[in-house]
Order: sequence, then structure tokens, then C-alpha cells
Amino acid sequence: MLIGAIEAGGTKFVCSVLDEFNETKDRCVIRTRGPEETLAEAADFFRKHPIDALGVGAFGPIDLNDRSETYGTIKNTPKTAWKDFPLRDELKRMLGVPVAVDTDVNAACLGEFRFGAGRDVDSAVYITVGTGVGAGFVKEDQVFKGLTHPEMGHIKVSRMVDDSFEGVCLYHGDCLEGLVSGPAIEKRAGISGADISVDDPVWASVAHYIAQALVNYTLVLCPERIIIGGGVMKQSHLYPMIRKEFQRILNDYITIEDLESYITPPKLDDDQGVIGAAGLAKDITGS
Ligand SMILES: Nc1ncnc2c1ncn2[C@@H]1O[C@H](COP(=O)(O)OP(=O)(O)OP(=O)(O)O)[C@@H](O)[C@H]1O
Ligand SMILES: [Zn+2]
Repeated sequence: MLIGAIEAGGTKFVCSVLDEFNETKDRCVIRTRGPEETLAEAADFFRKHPIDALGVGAFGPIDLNDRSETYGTIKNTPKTAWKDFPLRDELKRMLGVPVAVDTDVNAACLGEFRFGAGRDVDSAVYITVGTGVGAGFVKEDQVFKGLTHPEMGHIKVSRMVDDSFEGVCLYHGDCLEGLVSGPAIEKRAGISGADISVDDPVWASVAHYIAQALVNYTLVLCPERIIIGGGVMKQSHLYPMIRKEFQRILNDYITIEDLESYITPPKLDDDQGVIGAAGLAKDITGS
């Protein structure tokens, strides 16, 4: 059996063909342009392989209600060429195979849950802190969605008293994404995050706001693990800072035995998105 998987991001589409053992058989990276051009290139790649199903972890917002007429359609995105684009239907039409779609972070969460840092637990949150901030939740092998998919990157956090940075979220200004995404850090510091020294005070505020978000996820969802990935978390000194702030804010209200394993880096390098997308596809083939 061969499975197709796409991690559909705003800058690139990572396309992969995997076998039933998750072994990558072929792979290509496509620059994201308008939907027609990008999908035509992706379809050319997948047509070279007899795939049985395709799974897609996509940027959103996206309609994930399988009873809706616009199931699998990209919704109100600032990437205007993609707004209202029926991603799932188009891929199905082009490739003639069943297509499963979910958000990029739900797919990444599923990948880590099944094969990475969440293998030994029954529920996990995966949060990415990159160009944007988003999080997915998997419980008992199922990605969580309801009225729509969660938008855990856009939650409100309390501002530190001496912090007047206005934030960069187009919709909310100083929501979590507006305060700690890569572009937010760059705007705050005036230089790219990768060039900021580890003892710069900016990291204390980043750790504080992420820790607030993790406390909220813990109180609402009670996951058994929280996995934090994304470009900003390449600053590995953030992990202990976040754990310390998390503990201070939670103030022992819930007992977490082993904080180091509760708040943890991913284990699948940058492959959790495609591996999770392949998982979505396998689930609809029933094998
Ligand atoms: N070493 C680093 N230190 C701090 N920030 C970094 C580092 N490397 C990358 N970043 C920041 O991370 C962001 C890119 O994140 P990522 O690599 O997760 O890409 P992405 O897939 O575009 O993001 P998203 O998941 O939101 O789509 C950029 O804003 C970049 O400045
Ligand atoms: Zn926001």
C-alpha cells in the first residue's frame, strides 16, 4: 500500500509518498503560489505513484465538518488566492483517490502522538511556535474537532505589566500568536529571532506568554503531554524557562509528576506534519 501525504503550508507544500511502514518512498517540496499552480505541481508528483489515499495537513482556517457542503474548503484566510478554495474536492478530482484533510497542527499532533513524543500516552497537545502559532489535540488516537477546529494560537493572554508591545496578529493584535510568533519576536527585538542572544530579556516574555497558554490548555483539555515545536523553539533554552513559568503560574493547582516529560520537544524533527497527514489518509483506507 502507498499513501500520499501533504503538509500544506503558506510558504511550501511538502509532498511525500510513504509505504504502510511509514517509510518515505519519494518526496518533493513545492513553493506555495496560487491554488491552481501549486496543486497542479503536487498532482504531477503524486501521479508518478499508485497511491491508495491522500492525507493533507493544511493551513487554515478550513471547514472540517464532514456534513457541510464546503467540507475541506479553505475559509477566511489572509492568503486571498486560497480563500474559499475547495482543497479536498480539487485534490480528489485531480488524483481520483480518497482524500482526508485536517489542520496542519492536528496532523502534526497525530504524527507525534502515534510515532513521536506522544507514543506512550493517551492524549497530547502539539503546539507550534513559528511564523504563526497553532495547536492541535489528539485523544485516544483521534484528532479533536467540534464546531470548527481549535484555534489555540489565538487565545488571549494577560499582559505583563511593563509590556506595551502592541502585537502582530492581524485579527487580535496581542493574542498569543501576536506576542510570541517568529514575526512578533522579530518586530519586538528589531532583529530576527535566530540572531537574538540567549540572555536577551525578550525570551523571558516569550516563555511567560507560552507558559500562560500551556496552563490554559492544561486546565481545559487535561492532556497527558504537551509537545512544543516550530522554528522559535529551536531556541532550546526556552523549554526550561517555559516549564518554570508554567509551574509558577499553575501554582500546584494540578499535580504534574514529571514536568520535563509533560512539556517536551517533538521527536520527529520536522516530519510530524507529513507523518500525521499519512496517518489521516491511512485511517480513511481502513487498513
Ligand atoms: N533559531 C531560531 N530562533 C528563533 N526563531 C527562529 C529560529 N529559526 C526560525 N525561527 C523563526 O521561526 C519562524 C519560522 O517557523 P517555522 O520554521 O516553524 O516555519 P513555518 O512552517 O513557516 O511556520 P508555521 O508553522 O507557522 O507555518 C520564523 O519567524 C523564524 O524567524
Ligand atoms: Zn490572533
